[in-house]
Amino acid sequence: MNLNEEEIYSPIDIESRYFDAVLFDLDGVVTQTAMVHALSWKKLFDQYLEKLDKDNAPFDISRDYRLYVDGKPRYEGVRSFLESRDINLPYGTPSDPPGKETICGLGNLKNLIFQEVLEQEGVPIYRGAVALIGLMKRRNLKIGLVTSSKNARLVVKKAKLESLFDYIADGVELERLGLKGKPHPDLFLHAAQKLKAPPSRSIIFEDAESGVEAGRRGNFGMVVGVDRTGHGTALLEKGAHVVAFDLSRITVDGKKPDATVPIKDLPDARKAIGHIKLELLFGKEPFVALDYDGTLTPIVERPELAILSEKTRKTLKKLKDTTQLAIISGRDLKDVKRLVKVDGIIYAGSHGFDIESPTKLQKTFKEGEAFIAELNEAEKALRERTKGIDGLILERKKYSIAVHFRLVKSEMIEKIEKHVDQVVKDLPSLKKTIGKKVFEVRPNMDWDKGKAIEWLVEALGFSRHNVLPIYVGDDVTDEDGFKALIDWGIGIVVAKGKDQEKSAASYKLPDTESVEEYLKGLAELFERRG
Ligand SMILES: O=P(O)(O)OC[C@H]1O[C@H](O[C@H]2O[C@H](CO)[C@@H](O)[C@H](O)[C@H]2O)[C@H](O)[C@@H](O)[C@@H]1O
Repeated sequence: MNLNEEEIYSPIDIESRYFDAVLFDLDGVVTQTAMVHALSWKKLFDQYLEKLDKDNAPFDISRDYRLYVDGKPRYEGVRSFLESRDINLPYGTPSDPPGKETICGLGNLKNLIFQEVLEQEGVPIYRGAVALIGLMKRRNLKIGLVTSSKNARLVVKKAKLESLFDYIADGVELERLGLKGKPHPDLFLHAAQKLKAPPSRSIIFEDAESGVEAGRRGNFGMVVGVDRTGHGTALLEKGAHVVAFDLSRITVDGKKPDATVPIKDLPDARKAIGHIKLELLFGKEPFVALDYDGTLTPIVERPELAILSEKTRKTLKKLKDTTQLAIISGRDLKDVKRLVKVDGIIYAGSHGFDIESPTKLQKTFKEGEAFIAELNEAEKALRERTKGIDGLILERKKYSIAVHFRLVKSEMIEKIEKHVDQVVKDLPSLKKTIGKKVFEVRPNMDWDKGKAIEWLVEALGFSRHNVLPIYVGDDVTDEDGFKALIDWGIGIVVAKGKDQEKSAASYKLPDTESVEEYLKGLAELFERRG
């Protein structure tokens, strides 16, 4: 099959009236433990292969993991990979000591390694998957967890996800009942029966080809292939009805899952370093995108006073030598370039409507041009309407207009908003958005900082599976950037997060000084990678 991204990832809406239960695989679907497993398999096989013969090719995470071990019961994984290298070991018994030269002995060692890595790295979850499960539960669907992993209960507990599942069918259950593992459908059928759901009224979410095959063999009503690594076509070939890369984009009865969480509950971004290292180990290229105001410089009373410190500039220069770097700001392109003053990086102004790069991007973004005449009209109307309002600052950017009210008396704000609302009502090709003490008038099209990041990834020649985008921002418009990165990249919100304010970011940093320090750390990490 030769399919483009749009053909692989079609929009998915689940109509709950046709289903009773949804069965989720764990590793790589609900928890980001697929990486931990892959790393453990690599450690196991590399040390074993080297012991056999120094010239043996090491375990290839991107190929061998997917072909021989992904989704299979542990001992079956050992057997399958060794067989691919023409190595035949006796099966042994499950009580073999870890490391004994049997299938079971090596499998037991892999488990020890896995638990060590888990302890070091923790259990990151796929926020989109958890949000989707929450929505499904509210639509009265029963949720099952179906995995060959014998560590499932430990992982679920460590990730604090126990309350999510109505039934768990794991590797221990598989062995106890003497069932066949994936690609056989036995464990899925068993879970569906426990949830009192006929297979035809059950949905499966699987990232492993063997799991998708099991779903089709069991005649399940819907098999959703979850593509976290770029093997969407293979999942379709194995029989997935549809493929998704971000489960928070799936709707249930037309409703979107809410993948935001209170900022106060977000972990500090310094905890993401282990995660970033693992992704780099998987061969991903980092791509760092940064907001300007409130992220690189503290919020100040007037826009022209937000000056970048020499220290941060130096850090940005260091960072751009180690990775692709973009500044994505609500400011005008010229303004943000002048303020940042670092050559050789990408700048996106007007919330991503105006993009400029030092190297030739593979595409150009010109859609904003069509709105210039209306923006001119809106600017004129806003100037007339707000004339004489003390403290109001009207900032015209090429593709947007900011109406700042930070220095305006609070009783005037409602009046200013009414003026802005009237202007966008008169010019429906424009819309109002809100930022920190600012109303903005922007083109009324489905384009924002998140879309700009996705566009840049493609225009830079990456695919969503070989790049790790990291986006740092502090404002409402930065939430679009975080949403685009859910279950894909790393979103970092700059906020203290004392109250219930929610964000789609996965990590937080308290202030602009910590952002500078963090970026310096990233530059050092990327530099060491070579
Ligand atoms: O996307 P950003 O780079 O964060 O730009 C968002 C807006 O930032 C500026 O306004 C904000 O920062 C000012 C200086 O600290 C502050 O006075 C104002 O209240 C904030 O809203 C900028 O002036 C706007 O054009 C940007 O849209």
